[in-house]
Amino acid sequence: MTHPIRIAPSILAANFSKLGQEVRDVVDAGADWIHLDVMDGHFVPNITFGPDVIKSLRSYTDATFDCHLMIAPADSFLEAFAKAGCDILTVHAEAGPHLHRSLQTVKALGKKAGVSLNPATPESALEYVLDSLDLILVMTVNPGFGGQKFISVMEEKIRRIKAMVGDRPIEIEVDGGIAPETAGVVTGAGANVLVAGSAIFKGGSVEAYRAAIEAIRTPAEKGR
Ligand SMILES: O=C(CO)[C@H](O)[C@H](O)COP(=O)(O)O
Repeated sequence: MTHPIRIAPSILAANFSKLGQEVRDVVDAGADWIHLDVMDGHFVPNITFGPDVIKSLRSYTDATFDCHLMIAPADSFLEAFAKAGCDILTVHAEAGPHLHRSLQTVKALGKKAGVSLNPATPESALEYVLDSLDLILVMTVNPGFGGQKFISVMEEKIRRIKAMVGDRPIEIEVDGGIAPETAGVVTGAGANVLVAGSAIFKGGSVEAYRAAIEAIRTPAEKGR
């Protein structure tokens, strides 16, 4: 199944003092989804924001809220993120303790379910949950911080995951070091959702964000 290319700006790189306006501006600039990086200072060495902040952003746009939970364990917080207005809830395979149970909980909450893999985690971790998935998020940097360099061996991992997915209607998302130079590489390997933070949130205006999104979308489309 071929999904459209989607550009999902990560608000990790936005101006936190005016997040609502940043979300509105980047959607006006052509963003398809808003990527929300939730970090707990335990699963990853950084802390960002939780469901209350997401709830406060919900009124700024109808765009899909794509929530990447870098928290462990995630299960006791899934309902709060669902109620905050997230449309997709992605948990990490490494966060434990029961990945299959986490995905069933997300589905029972009426949300789309995703699994993310850290760079060192093999794609075999997905094998027995594939039929519960709407999205697979391949981390192309180690999670925790924006502005890192794309780990090039992840191209092969995306390719293998694309082959595993086969005809299933699962979206393949990539996150970390996505920029005009890497966009065609990841879509050529099979990804269709491109998260980008530092490559988009620069310039501070709708016009600058539009140019940055197009600078990623054009090679992404060509790379397919
Ligand atoms: O999840 C993340 C870090 O854990 C960020 O979304 C990711 O790194 C995007 O940032 P950049 O585009 O600046 O690399």
